Amino acid sequence: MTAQILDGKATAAAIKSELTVRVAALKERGFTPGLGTVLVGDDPGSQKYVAGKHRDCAQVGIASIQRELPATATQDEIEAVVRELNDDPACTGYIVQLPLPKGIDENRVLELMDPDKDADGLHPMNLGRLVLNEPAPLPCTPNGVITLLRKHGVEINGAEVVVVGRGVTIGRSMPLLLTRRSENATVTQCHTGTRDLAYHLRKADIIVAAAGVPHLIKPEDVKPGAAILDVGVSRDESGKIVGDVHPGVGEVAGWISPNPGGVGPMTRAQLLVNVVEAAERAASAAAS
Ligand SMILES: Nc1nc2c(c(=O)[nH]1)N[C@@H](CN(C=O)c1ccc(C(=O)N[C@@H](CCC(=O)O)C(=O)O)cc1)CN2
Repeated sequence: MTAQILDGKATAAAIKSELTVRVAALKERGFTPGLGTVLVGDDPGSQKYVAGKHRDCAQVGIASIQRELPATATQDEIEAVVRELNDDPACTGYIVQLPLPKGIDENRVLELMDPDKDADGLHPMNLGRLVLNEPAPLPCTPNGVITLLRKHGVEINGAEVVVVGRGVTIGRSMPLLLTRRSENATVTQCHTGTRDLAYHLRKADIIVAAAGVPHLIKPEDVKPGAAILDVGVSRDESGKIVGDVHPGVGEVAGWISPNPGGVGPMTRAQLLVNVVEAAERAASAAAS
């Protein structure tokens, strides 16, 4: 068996073209959505992701606001930029690119953001709203995973899902999204400390691999026909991405997301969705 592809590039392109129409409608009503990014330091991966986010903005008509600080920036200097974006009316939503350099209190920076401008859904208030089942911007990668599965007709309802990872951008919130009534999956959360990972993986209809451990998910641990989402990003000596999923898994799985070209582009597309939805809410509030 060769797995079918969960094509993140094509799915993200379709989402972006739908958003282009919605942004044009907002502009006709006098609202221009503006995405801000805060990038601290010179990590090449983070620089690439942020550049991609601004390319996407240009494609769909969202204005871009870029703030860059050196790796030596202090907590106070970063927080000053966050306060500035909170107060800037042209910035309707923004993100702080993670991870921040060592020594910076990431949680304090996230908490300082205006939750109404949190385009990533990572502010504690918005994560709390997700726990409480209240409307909130959703974390982009987990939401991208769900959209990718839905758009390809992969059944989530009743599925046994194993999430491997416990980081703030994916692992922590992925199970919260999957266990909502609208998704109705049963989720097992595993991580690098899980004693018998293979035992859990073998039962899974869907695996979301976000541990950052190259080729952690092996063909012999995957149930034939399962859907596999590779969210892991490690790099080899030449800088090429190595995912969490062994290439041989494609011979066993029913569906697989390529990496690159799978969940990454979906993360970016869902960010734009959050920005446009926030701007639509603001436009409606101003009109009423
Ligand atoms: N504030 C945030 N920080 C981080 C997040 C996040 O959602 N919010 N997630 C990741 C990185 N990330 C988004 O910022 C991200 C990762 C990957 C891609 C992407 O398009 N990847 C391409 C490959 C690009 C390459 O060659 O390196 C792909 O998969 O095709 C976009 C965004 C951590 N930080």
